[in-house]
Amino acid sequence: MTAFGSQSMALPLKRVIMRLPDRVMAGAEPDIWHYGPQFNPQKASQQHSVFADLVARSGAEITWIRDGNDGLADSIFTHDPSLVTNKGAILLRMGKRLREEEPELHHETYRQMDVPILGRIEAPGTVEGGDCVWVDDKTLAVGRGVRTNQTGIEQLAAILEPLGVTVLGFDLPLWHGEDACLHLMSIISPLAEKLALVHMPLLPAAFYQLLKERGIRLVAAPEDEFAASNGLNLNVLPTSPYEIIAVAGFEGTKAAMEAAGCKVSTFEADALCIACEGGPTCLTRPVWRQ
Ligand SMILES: NC(=O)NCCC[C@H](N)C(=O)O
Repeated sequence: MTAFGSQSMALPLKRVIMRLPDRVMAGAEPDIWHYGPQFNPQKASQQHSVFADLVARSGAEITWIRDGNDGLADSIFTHDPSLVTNKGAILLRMGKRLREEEPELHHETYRQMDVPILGRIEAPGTVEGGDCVWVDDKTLAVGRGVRTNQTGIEQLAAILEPLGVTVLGFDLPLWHGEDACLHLMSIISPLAEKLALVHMPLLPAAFYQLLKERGIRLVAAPEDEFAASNGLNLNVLPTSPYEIIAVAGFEGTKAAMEAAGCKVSTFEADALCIACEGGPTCLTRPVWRQ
C-alpha cells in the first residue's frame, strides 16, 4: 500500500496526485469551460511542466492520473474531486457538471495506489476539494456555495465523524456568478500550522472569527492583486510550513508572505492558472502530508 494521510494543509508534502494538461486541455473551448482570454493550451502545458518540476524538487512524489483524450480539461485541477484523510480517500461529487466524471478517475488512481476509499459523496450532495480547509487535524471548514451544498456537507460530516473530525460549513458569496469558480480555498491558503494568507473582504465572518479563536495569524494579500489575478495571487501551495509555491507577478502578495517568514518560489501561470481559475493548490491533490 502507498503511504497516505493528509489532515493538514501545510505539513511537508510527501505525495500528490496530478494530471498532465497536454492532451486533456488540447481541444478545450474557453466558452464552454469558462476559461479567460489568456487560455493557451500549449503555453499552459509548458507552465504546468515548470510547476511540476517545483513540486518534484520540493521532495514530493507525484502520482500521475492516467493521460488520455477524454476532454476533461478541468481534470488537471486534481485538488477538487477527492479528499484524503488519515484513514483513506473520500470521493467527492462535483458541483460543476462538466467535472462530474472526474471522481471516477481519482477512484481508479487510488485503486492503483492501493489507498483505501473511506466514503463517497452521493447525489444530490456536492462537495469540491477546493471548498475544504483543514483548520487543524480534527476540524474541517467547508465553504457552502455554488460548488458545495448543504447535503454534501452533511454527508461529509457523517463520513468524518468516526475519525473524530468536526465539519463546519460556512457560506460563500456568489461573487462573479455561478459559472465562475469561487472556492473557500480561493480566499484562504494556509502557509503553516498557525499562519494563513487571506483575502479578507470575502472571508465568511464566522470563519474569520474561528481562525482568530484558534490563534491562526492572517496575512492579508493586497486587494488590487486579488482583483488583477482573478484571485489566483492567493492560491498558493505550501510544500512544507513556510515553503511556498505561488503564481509569478504578484510582488505585493509575495512580499507579504516573505515578511511573515515564508520562502516563496514562483512560476509563470497566465495561460494555465489565471485563465482557468485554478492555482498551485488546485493543481495538486495531496495524498500524504507528514
Ligand atoms: N480548488 C480550486 O480552486 N480549483 C480550481 C478549479 C478551476 C476549474 N476551472 C473549475 O472551474 O473547477
